[in-house]
This record gives sequence, structure tokens and C-alpha cells, in this order.
Amino acid sequence: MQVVKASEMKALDEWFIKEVGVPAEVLMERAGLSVAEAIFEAYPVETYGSVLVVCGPGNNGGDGMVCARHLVNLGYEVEVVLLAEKETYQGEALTNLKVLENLGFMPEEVGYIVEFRKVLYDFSPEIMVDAIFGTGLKRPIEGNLAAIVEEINLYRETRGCKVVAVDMPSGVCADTGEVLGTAVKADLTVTFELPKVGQFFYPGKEYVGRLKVCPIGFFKPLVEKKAPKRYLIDLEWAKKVFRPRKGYTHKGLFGHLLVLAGSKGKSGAGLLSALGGLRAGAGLVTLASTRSLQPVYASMLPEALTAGLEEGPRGEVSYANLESLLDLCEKKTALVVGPGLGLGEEVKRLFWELLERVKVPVLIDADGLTIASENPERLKELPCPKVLTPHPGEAERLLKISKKEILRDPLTSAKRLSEMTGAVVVLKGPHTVISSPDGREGISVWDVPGLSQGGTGDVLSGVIGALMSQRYEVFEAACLGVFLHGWAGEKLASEKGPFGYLASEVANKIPEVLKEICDDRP
Ligand SMILES: NC(=O)C1=CN([C@@H]2O[C@H](COP(=O)(O)OP(=O)(O)OC[C@H]3O[C@@H](n4cnc5c(N)ncnc54)[C@H](O)[C@@H]3O)[C@@H](O)[C@H]2O)[C@H](O)CC1
Ligand SMILES: [K+]
Repeated sequence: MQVVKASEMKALDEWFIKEVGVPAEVLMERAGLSVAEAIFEAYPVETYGSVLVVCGPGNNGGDGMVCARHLVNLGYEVEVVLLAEKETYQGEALTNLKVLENLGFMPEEVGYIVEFRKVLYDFSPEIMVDAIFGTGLKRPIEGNLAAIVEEINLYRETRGCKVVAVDMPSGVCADTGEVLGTAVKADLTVTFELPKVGQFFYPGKEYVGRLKVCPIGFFKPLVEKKAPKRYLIDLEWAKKVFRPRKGYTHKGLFGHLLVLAGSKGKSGAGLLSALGGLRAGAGLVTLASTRSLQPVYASMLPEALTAGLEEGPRGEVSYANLESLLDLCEKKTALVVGPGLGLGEEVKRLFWELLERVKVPVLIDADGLTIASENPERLKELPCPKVLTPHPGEAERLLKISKKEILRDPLTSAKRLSEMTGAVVVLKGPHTVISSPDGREGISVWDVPGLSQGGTGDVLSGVIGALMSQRYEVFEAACLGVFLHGWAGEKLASEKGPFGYLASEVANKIPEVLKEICDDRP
């Protein structure tokens, strides 16, 4: 399923109306009806009999008006208030206002908070429908409208009223998830045709409640073609991309991942990366590090091959290893560089000269990203396909913008970094985003707080590296790796608790996730 921004949805809307010829009234009718049906399913009329529909000045309000009359048909007691003067309504919203009036509804204009409060507390609804703003929100909500939004939230808080948002919780930016001024806190958001980017990112995500995506009459094959190549990385997406294993197989078919990692005092990261690689199905994993770490790695992870390299100052791999490392890369099908690698001058020189000459896909993580951040544009000149897996702090150093700005709009930040480096960028966080230089984007369906702890990023680098070594196309390898890793974390959270599980447990959970993808195939 694709995920859209306001302008992209509007373009799709206009195209279906103007080019394909679906009347706007039909779309609004389907939209309003889908909200009424979602309410009927979630909040049975026997328990939640009365509904106050709060309509804004535009088509979001129009959806609310359609919803109102369908709720009456479903048995609810319904009142409608307009937060704009009747004269302001146009197009299909005006059509539906007139329909309401012809049906005997007398929607009250309540532009002021005192008027709104009077209607609200006289009627005391069990449900409120937020049809104030949708994807047309242009600026922060202020003045009386803000006071009304706050009153809706207070009433919901104190009276246990259920709030159902039409398309977007009013006040949440559909493109970023920012709260513009203030926002309605919904229990359920019914959005149309495709989910909106802002429904996945904080703080807006907290206002969405349960998200339900409802078709309103677009033609699916054309939507997939016309909508942007920004995908929700969920089980449906993963099942399409994942390649189950046939009967006859041998390890050579599943690639050989080389992990270049580790230095004195920073040994765990390499181990976790290699473990992630093995758990995600790499045929072979070689963990290359300093000679002094090699026996440690060999004893702790016997399933991995190990390579001991010359040790330079600071207990890091020395520059002298360049040629032997290039030989080591010969028969490999993917490379992970960076976990615990160190930041000494020799490592930096080795990092750049190695990557200028390897041809296999390379994933750069951790210290590799710190080294790259000294000259991120230089990454673009590297011949190999690249994946970067920064967390917001590493992205801050690479993009030279604040973490706050990065988190304000993760998708745009990841896109900028991808354009700058020519790499697929995995910007980690709640709903990790993935951006490819060719414009494709992914938003992970997983929001797993327990994954934000030391070592889980190392595991992810190995998981994605393993998929790259199995010859998945790098964008798909990145998205699929993020999906598997997130699902493993989600499972641990539901089995063990919200946090406290170990990075190695996340790696060890991957096979169970792979099984479910295979079992679950249609
Ligand atoms: N294909 C679809 O997805 C369909 C969506 N529908 C609904 O249409 C809205 C978008 O409608 P639009 O008229 O463009 O905007 P809104 O109703 O969201 O906003 C109304 C209007 O409000 C003004 N405005 C914006 N911000 C503020 C502010 N802070 N304060 C005051 N006024 C503000 C601005 O002029 C807006 O135009 C979509 O969400 C769906 O609910 C269709 O009904 C069916 C097809
Ligand atoms: K709304």
C-alpha cells in the first residue's frame, strides 16, 4: 500500500474527477458513508446512541455532512454543527449541506466557543465526528477554532466520549505529523483510499488513534501507478518481496557476507552484526577484525568464519590490511562496514580506499557513518551500491542539520541524505523510513520502543547485509531487513514486555518471523 502527502492525494483526487470522470459528489458520498459504517462497526448504536458531527469549512466538513445522514439511517441520534458560515460552503460540500437542510437537519453555525459549548453540553453526545480539517489544513489552528478543538479534547477526556476523525485528526499535518497549533485527539481515524504520511510520525501519530483506511471509489490499478512510490513496509509488502527457499538448496546460493568490524573495547557490535547476518539467512558470514579479536569472535560465534587482520594503533585494523581485505572481498556478495570499527586515521584511510575499489553492495553503519560524515558527498563517487543506516544522531552529523529538524520530517531528511550520497538511506526511529536515490521510499509499519537500545542497530546492519548478500536489490533488502527486524522486536515486546530484551534476542527471533512470512503466504 502506498502512503501519500496532502498534495499527492489532492492530485489523485483531481485526476479521478477531471480525467477519469468520477463525480466529486460520489467520492464525498463514499467518504461520508465509510465513516458512518466504521462508527457503526466500532461504536454500536445500542451503546453509543448519540453523535455530534462537527463540520469545518471545506470538503472535510462535507464528508461530515454525508456521514451525519448515514448515521441517522444506522439508528443514531445526530446533530450537526458548522464551524463556518453557510455562505462559505462550495462545490460538493455545499451540495451536501443543502441535502441535509432538505432532510430537515438544521445544522447550527457555531463559530464561537461559547456557542459550541452550549450545543455540546446540551446534547452531551457519546460520539463526536471531527470533520473540521483534513488534508486541506494549511496553517496552525488558532482563535475560536483552537478553543473548540481543545473543548472537544476536554469533553473526550472527561466524558469518555469517542472521537472519530474524518481523514485526518484536525490539526495534524498530513505531510509530516506535526501538530499545527493544536489538534483533535481521536480514538479512530477513517482515512480515504491511502494512508497519509502524517499518520505515522510523532507527535501527530498520537492523535490518530486506530487508523482505518477505506476505499472511496478510486480504481486500484491506476492508483498504484499514479500514486508516489512511497510504500508502507508491512506484511503485505514483505510477502511480495520475500523469496521463500525452494527444496534443493546449498549455502553457496545464499551469498557470503563479510562484516568488517570491531576494535579494542568495541567487540560486541561486530558480533551482533554477524549474528544478524546468520539469522537472516546469509549462506556464509565472515567476521573480519583485528587479530586479537579473532579468537574471541571464533569462540563466541562458531557459525561465523573469522579473519584476523593486522592491528594498528588504538587496537583498530590498520591501513596495511587494504590489499588483504580486497582479496577477502573477492568471493563475497555483500559487505557491512563500521560496527565498532574505530575512528583512527588509519581506519579512515582504509575505509575510503577499500570502498573505492570494492564492487559488491556495501552497508555502512556506526563508525563507518561517522567516518563518512567528514565528507559525505564523497560517498556518491563510490562505485558500489550503498546502504546507510543512520540513527537521527548520525544523520545529524551527515546532513549538518539539527536532530530536531531531522525528526520534524524524517522522510525529507532521509531523501536529502540519499540524494547527497547516492545511497539507500535507512533513517532509524519509530516507523523507520527508507529512501532510495531513484525516488522510492518506504515507511516501516513498526513502532517498537524496545528496539531503541544498544546493539539492535548492529543486528539490523547484519540482517540487511544478509539480504544484500542473498542478492535482494538494495532498496528491497533495506526495507525487508527493517521489516523483519521490527517484527522480531514487536514479538519480543508482546512476549517479554515493552523493553529490556537484548539485541541478540532480536536476532534470534528472526527465524520465527521468516517462518510466519512463509506460512502466511496466500
Ligand atoms: N480523495 C479524497 O481523499 C477525498 C477527500 N475528501 C475530503 O476532502 C478533504 C480536503 O478538503 P479541503 O477542502 O481541501 O480541505 P479541508 O476540508 O481539510 O480544509 C478546509 C479549508 O480550511 C481552510 N483552512 C486550512 N487550515 C486552516 C486553519 N488553520 N484555520 C482556518 N481555516 C483553515 C483551508 O482554506 C481549507 O481549504 C479531505 O481531507 C477529505 O476529508 C473528499 O470529500 C472526498 C475525496
Ligand atoms: K478531520
